[in-house]
Order: sequence, then C-alpha cells, then structure tokens
Amino acid sequence: MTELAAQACEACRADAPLVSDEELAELLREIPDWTPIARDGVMQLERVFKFRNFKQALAFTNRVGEIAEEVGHHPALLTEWGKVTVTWWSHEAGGLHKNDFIMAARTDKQLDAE
Ligand SMILES: C[C@H](O)[C@H](O)[C@H]1CNC2=NC(N)=NC(=O)C2=N1
Repeated sequence: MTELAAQACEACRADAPLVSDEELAELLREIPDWTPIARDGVMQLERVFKFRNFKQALAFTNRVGEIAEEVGHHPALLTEWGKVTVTWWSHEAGGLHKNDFIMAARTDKQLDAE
C-alpha cells in the first residue's frame, strides 16, 4: 500500500464514509503515536508534540497550518510553551475519515521539516 502520508485527501463532505472499527485498528498501526479519543461522541485523533520553547512550537503549528490549507482539511491546534496538541477529525462527516489518518501521518513529517 502507498505510504499513508503520500495518499491523496478527498474533499470533506457530510456524506463521506467514516472508518470502520477494523479500518481504524489497521490505520492506527501506521500512525502509532496518535491516540483515538471520543469527544461528545465524535471520534478524533490526537497527539501531543513537545518542543524546546514556544517559538519552535509556534513554527510547527504554522507548518501544520500550511499543510492543512493545501488540502482544505483542518485540525484543532493548541499551541503552548514547548508543546502543541494536534487533533484531527472530519467535522462535516462527524468522525474519522481516511483523510484524518493521512493528515496525521503528514503532521508527523512536519517534525523533521525546518
Ligand atoms: C468547505 C470546506 O472545504 C469544508 O468546510 C472543510 C474545511 N476543513 C475541514 N476540516 C476538517 N477537519 N473537517 C471538515 O469537515 C472540513 N471541512
């Protein structure tokens, strides 16, 4: 299978299919640092990234913002001193779509990008 980060994002649509429990387990193996959590009954993917200071955390936040804008799929981003919490889900679809796993994998890649 093509590496997750290299797969294409589909447009966000309300009728887009959510991942099944089996797909969830399979896709999570490709992004082992992400945690699936349910908030208000909506499944989300979350990861906390640690940095040496606020400036680096903010730079990472902006890189994630850029990859989100590129594809029109957007995360929740909480930037703190030395820490960024990134949460992906598909608002329109009300849960986790394949897009969220692709973007989580692409988010991981922003750690190496300066
Ligand atoms: C019109 C626009 O493409 C949509 O509102 C997009 C924008 N970004 C989005 N991002 C996420 N994560 N989920 C969505 O459903 C979503 N919808």
